[in-house]
Amino acid sequence: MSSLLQGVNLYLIGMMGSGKTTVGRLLAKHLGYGFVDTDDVIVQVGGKSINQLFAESGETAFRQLESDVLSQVCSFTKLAIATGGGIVTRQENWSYLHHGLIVWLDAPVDLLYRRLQADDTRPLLQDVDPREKLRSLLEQRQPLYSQADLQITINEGETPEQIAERVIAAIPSVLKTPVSHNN
Ligand SMILES: Nc1ncnc2c1ncn2[C@@H]1O[C@H](COP(=O)(O)OP(=O)(O)OP(=O)(O)O)[C@@H](O)[C@H]1O
Ligand SMILES: O=C(O)C1=C[C@@H](O)[C@@H](O)[C@H](O)C1
Ligand SMILES: [Mg+2]
Repeated sequence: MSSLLQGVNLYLIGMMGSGKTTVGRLLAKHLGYGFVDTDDVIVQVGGKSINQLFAESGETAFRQLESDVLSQVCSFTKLAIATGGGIVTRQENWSYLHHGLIVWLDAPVDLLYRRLQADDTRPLLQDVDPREKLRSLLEQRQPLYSQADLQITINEGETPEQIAERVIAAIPSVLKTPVSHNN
């Protein structure tokens, strides 16, 4: 599979809690790829947690950092890249994402909510009604996530390993086959 991919990067997109970080790490291992998580890079570069960055500098500054990190990362090859849930909201990010194969982990709101209920590291969920916040974010972003090359529906009870295997099995269906020129 990694030879079929010819070093093309995999970009995982989807809502917070959909499993981009967890599944991305496994995909990298299976493909013999490096793994990068844009949220982790932002935290390392900024020297602050995502909560702190949102609180002290605001979401717009966070989004600028996110675009800067993505623009750097896409100059490398052989990477599985877990992105932040909101990376799809900036038009300029799509020009970077399209350097590689874009995989949308499409998980239902109830599952996202259950996974993130006890997690206070996502600033956008510090809301009176986090479930409703997830629902409205997904509604706004669905048309953007739909622009992915590959949509992987996340089923309740499926392990990260099973999901990674499904992604790998689906990749050949979206790889452009080389055109042979005989004359
Ligand atoms: N298939 C799975 N089954 C059970 N739990 C899972 C699965 N995939 C991920 N999780 C758990 O759900 C939580 C969210 O997963 P993860 O951090 O990978 O999501 P994410 O898409 O990277 O979110 P974010 O956009 O906020 O970075 C974690 O606690 C993770 O362990
Ligand atoms: O969905 C979002 O907008 C976010 C998801 C996370 O990955 C982080 O990038 C941050 O918490 C914002
Ligand atoms: Mg993540």
